[in-house]
Amino acid sequence: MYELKAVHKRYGLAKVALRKIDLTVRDREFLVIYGPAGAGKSTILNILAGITRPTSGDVRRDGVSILRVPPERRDAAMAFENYALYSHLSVGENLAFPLRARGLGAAEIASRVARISGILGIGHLLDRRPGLLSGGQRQRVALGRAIIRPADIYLLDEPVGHLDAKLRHKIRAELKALADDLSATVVFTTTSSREALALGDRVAVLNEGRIEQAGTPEELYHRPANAFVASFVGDPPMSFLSVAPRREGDRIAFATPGGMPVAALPARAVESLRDEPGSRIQIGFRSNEVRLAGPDDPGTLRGRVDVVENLGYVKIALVGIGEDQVSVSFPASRHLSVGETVAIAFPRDAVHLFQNARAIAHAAPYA
Ligand SMILES: Nc1ncnc2c1ncn2[C@@H]1O[C@H](COP(=O)(O)OP(=O)(O)OP(=O)(O)O)[C@@H](O)[C@H]1O
Repeated sequence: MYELKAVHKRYGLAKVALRKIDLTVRDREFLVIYGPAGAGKSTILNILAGITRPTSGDVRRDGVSILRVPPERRDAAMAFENYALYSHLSVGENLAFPLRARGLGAAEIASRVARISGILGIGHLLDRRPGLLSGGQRQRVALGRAIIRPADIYLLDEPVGHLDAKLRHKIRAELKALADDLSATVVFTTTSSREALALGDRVAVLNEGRIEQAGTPEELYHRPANAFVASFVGDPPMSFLSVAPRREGDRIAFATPGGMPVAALPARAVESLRDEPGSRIQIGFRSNEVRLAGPDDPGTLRGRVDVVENLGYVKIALVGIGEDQVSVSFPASRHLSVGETVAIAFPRDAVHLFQNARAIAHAAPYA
């Protein structure tokens, strides 16, 4: 188990890359660090590898500080987005290099090179020099060189970022299977929600040097801790509607500024909602949790279609409702035009409630 304890990292005098973060990497887990560009993902990997020293805080391996252990004694295998390959060696020799350095026999090396190059689809490139490869091919060789050898921890920094969608999909699946097969401990960074949800046993959402939430993909998707996670995990992002609460017996009803009720939750489910004038209360829901309704359906909200996105198997409409814009998925066979007025029906209880961007309640079935 690796632990970052209150790790703070400042570059130079002013740039704070990590803000006192706590993060655990459990043995044999596939941990994804997911965040926008510049969030601090690479800095975490470099600190785990020992290449970068935290400004303050501690890094522990099984409870013992490894701050003073140099990178070469940490047994971390790294693959970077900007693949550094040996240009004077062929692809096959690049892959074999970490194995030779560990004194493996020729037969063992040949079999591992064949297996890894097969998985990554670079078997036909083994005799080529890196200078003659495309960016995506070089990235696969760099990934192969990192995962070909046994290591205590694999640190993979956006290792499939340069690949086209189809190859990315394939290698993602192979990588996950390989990691499971080897019972490897992997920390993988990405800026893709889809990749984070697909690969991670757990996902840590990083934003401006802070961990917003760490949990299983299901936890992050169904029980986001705050509005940032809710709108960053999942595609399309969660939509929000500003509402005002009102007590109705043993329930709290939430209605839009126009007075249309969109949700009602049991009072005990929203106990942490503070009675604070001026605070921002929002109902969150995913595009598949609402539906387009007929104009005469009761309890619907009317909005104007701003954008229609066709994903092939389904379409997503972005609908403006007052100051808010919400996404609604609907069958691909249906036609909607920009500017059209539509009615949206809400499941009154399957929603998420936020106050000042903090999650207050996740109603059934997510509670
Ligand atoms: N050596 C450095 N000197 C100064 N600032 C740095 C240095 N390395 C990183 N930074 C800054 O620290 C912040 C975090 O950088 P980091 O590379 O860890 O982010 P990231 O999440 O990996 O981003 P990306 O997805 O773009 O690779 C960024 O604002 C970056 O500009």
